[in-house]
Amino acid sequence: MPDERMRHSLSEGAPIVDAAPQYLSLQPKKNTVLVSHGRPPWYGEDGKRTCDAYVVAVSGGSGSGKTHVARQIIQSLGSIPTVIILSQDSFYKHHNEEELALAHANMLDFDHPDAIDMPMFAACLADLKACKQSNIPVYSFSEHQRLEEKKYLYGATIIITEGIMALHDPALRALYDLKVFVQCDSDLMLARRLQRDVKERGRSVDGILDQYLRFVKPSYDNFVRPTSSHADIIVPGSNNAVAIELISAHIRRQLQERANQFRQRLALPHRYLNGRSGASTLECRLEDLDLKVLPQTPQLQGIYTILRSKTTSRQDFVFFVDRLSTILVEHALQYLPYAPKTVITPVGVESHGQKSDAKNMCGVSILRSGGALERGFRRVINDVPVGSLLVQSDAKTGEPLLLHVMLPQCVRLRHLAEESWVFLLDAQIGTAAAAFMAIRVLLDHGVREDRIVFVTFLVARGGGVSVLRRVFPRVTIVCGAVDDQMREGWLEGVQGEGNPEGIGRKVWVMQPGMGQIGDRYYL
Ligand SMILES: Nc1ncnc2c1ncn2[C@@H]1O[C@H](COP(=O)(O)OP(=O)(O)O)[C@@H](O)[C@H]1O
Ligand SMILES: O=c1ccn([C@@H]2O[C@H](COP(=O)(O)O)[C@@H](O)[C@H]2O)c(=O)[nH]1
Repeated sequence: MPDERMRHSLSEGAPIVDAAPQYLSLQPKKNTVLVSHGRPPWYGEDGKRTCDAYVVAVSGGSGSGKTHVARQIIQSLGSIPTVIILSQDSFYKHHNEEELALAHANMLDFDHPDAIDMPMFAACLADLKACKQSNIPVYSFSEHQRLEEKKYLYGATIIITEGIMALHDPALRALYDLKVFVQCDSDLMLARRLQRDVKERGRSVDGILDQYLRFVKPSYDNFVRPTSSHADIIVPGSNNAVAIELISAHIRRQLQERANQFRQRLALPHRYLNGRSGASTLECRLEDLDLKVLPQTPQLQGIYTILRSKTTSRQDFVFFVDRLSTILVEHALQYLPYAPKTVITPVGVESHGQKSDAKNMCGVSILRSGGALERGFRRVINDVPVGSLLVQSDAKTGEPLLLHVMLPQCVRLRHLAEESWVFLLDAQIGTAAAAFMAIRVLLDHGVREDRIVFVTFLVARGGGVSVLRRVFPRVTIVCGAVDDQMREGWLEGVQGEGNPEGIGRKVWVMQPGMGQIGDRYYL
């Protein structure tokens, strides 16, 4: 089970509003990633994407109830990993001064297919369908204008897209798995539109009626209603419980079929390991793993001895973890590109040195134990942005689940991500399931594999690192020590807010290991 406490605190305290997922509620917001229980792997053991997001298009006239239907489908689906309602309204074009004046006089036609930036809509939807991030435009209905800001979206298993022209464009239709048209009487649509536009879009009744007669109704007859012929299912705009149930049953079946098809190839943690029955074996040679291991100096061994000891106090543990993190990050920095640089010293002499060429450096910690490396990371790299990913394993299936994505700006924006150097921080690579998922997330965003530097205290040689290496050979892995084995063991639960009964769980543990580093660092 995901850590309830973590889930709670993250949903409340997320500083970057548009990057934070919203947990499923009765009134899910549009253009936000809605999370119920986390996203299982969307890739196979070869690291390649195994399935696209499932895309449902909902079209119909303005006020027919498209948004309502999208929400009803989500509620009827119940527990689904992650879903986005992507609104076509966000893709209204940017308007110049002249067009704005017309818009405010209700003289601009927003109901013609040309009013919407279809290529941009198709490109954003194609990215989301292919499990990549998208930065979609934000549109203000009261200002009739596209705003400067963009909204970051990533990680949906299901995308429900809705808009009056959702079925108009053939390029868009090609992206849909299911096409729905909401059919509604014109008088009901007008009544709903009047109420909504006065309440939510800052409009006057006269203006709404003016616009309706001039543009909305003719356009519905000419452009919107004819697209119903492309729909797989026509849903009534009211009293539609049966239709919604049919749609959600169909989607559930489709998702189940995909899951069955791909489960064999899913990257389950135990499938990474060489041994299948309780303990892993040492089939791979250390040199084949191409790990960048810190030189094993006596003082480094001294730090590990303190950290491995079960009698080390929490205060000492935190101190030595912070110290070790700075050493590791310093070591990791040598794998960045450097170029010669000459400076003049205070005594007026030239000194020939080096300067890092790496652009957009940032850190991403894999919560919770990766957070233990953050302080050291920030000490070594000045003013560096640090994001996080929350990956936890499902108690029933053992699958890693992606619960939360909070990435720095230089990763969220694709054109920056392609140039960025990202330090992935996690306390250890054991089964490698979390590392695998975190690397996949960065690649989805366009980060180059050879610009990912994974920094960790411990790697289990008999663990999943050999698979990780085979699949992502260009990722640099920097670690302080390599442990020989992993064993399936019982982890005593720590009683606390998230675990009031102190229930333990079965986990793969490193041997000799350092125990649960996150618990020892934070509790
Ligand atoms: N089946 C329905 N039953 C009751 N009210 C509905 C129904 N469908 C839509 N509405 C209401 O009508 C208004 C417009 O619906 P909305 O879904 O925003 O339309 P659209 O997205 O098609 O423009 C909203 O206030 C919504 O609550
Ligand atoms: O600036 C704008 C942009 C659009 N509209 C009207 O909105 C509807 C589409 O939105 P629904 O949520 O599907 O109702 C469309 O009919 C446009 O006329 C607007 O008034 N101002």
